[in-house]
Amino acid sequence: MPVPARLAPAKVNLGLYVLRRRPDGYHDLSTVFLPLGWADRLSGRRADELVLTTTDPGLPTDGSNLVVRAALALRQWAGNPALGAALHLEKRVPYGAGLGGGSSDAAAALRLLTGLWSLDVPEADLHALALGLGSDVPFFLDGVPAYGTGRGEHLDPLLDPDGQPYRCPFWLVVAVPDIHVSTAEAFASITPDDGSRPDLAAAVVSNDLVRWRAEVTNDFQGPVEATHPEIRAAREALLDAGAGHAVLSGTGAAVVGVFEAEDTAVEAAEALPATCRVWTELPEGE
Ligand SMILES: C[C@@](CO)(OP(=O)(O)O)[C@H](O)COP(=O)(O)OP(=O)(O)OC[C@H]1O[C@@H](n2ccc(N)nc2=O)[C@H](O)[C@@H]1O
Ligand SMILES: Nc1ncnc2c1ncn2[C@@H]1O[C@H](COP(=O)(O)OP(=O)(O)O)[C@@H](O)[C@H]1O
Repeated sequence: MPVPARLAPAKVNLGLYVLRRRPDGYHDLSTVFLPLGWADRLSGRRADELVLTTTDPGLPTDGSNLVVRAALALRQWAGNPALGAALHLEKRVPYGAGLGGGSSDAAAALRLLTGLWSLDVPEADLHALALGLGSDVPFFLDGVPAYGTGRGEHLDPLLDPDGQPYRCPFWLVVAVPDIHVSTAEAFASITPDDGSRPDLAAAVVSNDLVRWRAEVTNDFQGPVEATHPEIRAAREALLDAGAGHAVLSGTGAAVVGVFEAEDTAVEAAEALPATCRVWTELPEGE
């Protein structure tokens, strides 16, 4: 039975605090995940073997690709090594950029193959499989705005003060300088801060840009920009062009500029250095 292709959206982190290093080597975080309309697309059909093709010649298609890793993990869960699929990934989101594209592909593969292989996987098992693939992967199983803690896998839907799912009212311009930041190295380069940190979820849903500037911050931004001045330049270009706020996403190199007006956002996107990939996210409903 054919299953529909799945979009694998990117995310930005609206704020990211690194609270403490854990005995297992990971760090406890506090972050707000916001899905974007910028997305990869994963399609697939049943086949005798497990094969991945992709539009991006720079990406491996072997067991190091998160799509293949997801498929192998699900096949192992099912206990049926005969399960096969021909998968095709249209890669559109820059990777290794703090946008979680690879993690999102992995979550899309878990969902797509659950359908394709007609597996009845409890959500808790799917969540555990996702976390086994990466700290960011559980968020992408549902991909709705969420407040993340733990490694990022404890997820609470982000709700506005009326208890409704949060809708970001701003224009977001995402600038991705052509630089790769290693996630593991970025974690190794910072000192966690477990002190009294602001309530990030409350800060975001306030939609108060004064508060966003003070509280919707990213602990990686200082150290990462010190090593990569091109990232600071992109963020400052967004601010110079009129962003009410601009902040690093994840461990970078993507930065997100927050705009109250469409024309300022469009002009800012056009003014970014030609070396940046750029995405403009409309407020929901626009
Ligand atoms: C920092 C974040 C924020 O959303 O995003 P990116 O910048 O990668 O997009 C994520 O926590 C990244 O998640 P993900 O990319 O899935 O990381 P993983 O594969 O689980 O871990 C890669 C490495 O990062 C470090 N790591 C990751 C997550 C975490 N909570 N603590 C850590 O210390 C560990 O050194 C780990 O070996
Ligand atoms: N399907 C995939 N798409 C993108 N990257 C992948 C994929 N599979 C494995 N990777 C590897 O995972 C790394 C992290 O990718 P990604 O999740 O997009 O970035 P980030 O963790 O910075 O948000 C990439 O640098 C790449 O080496």
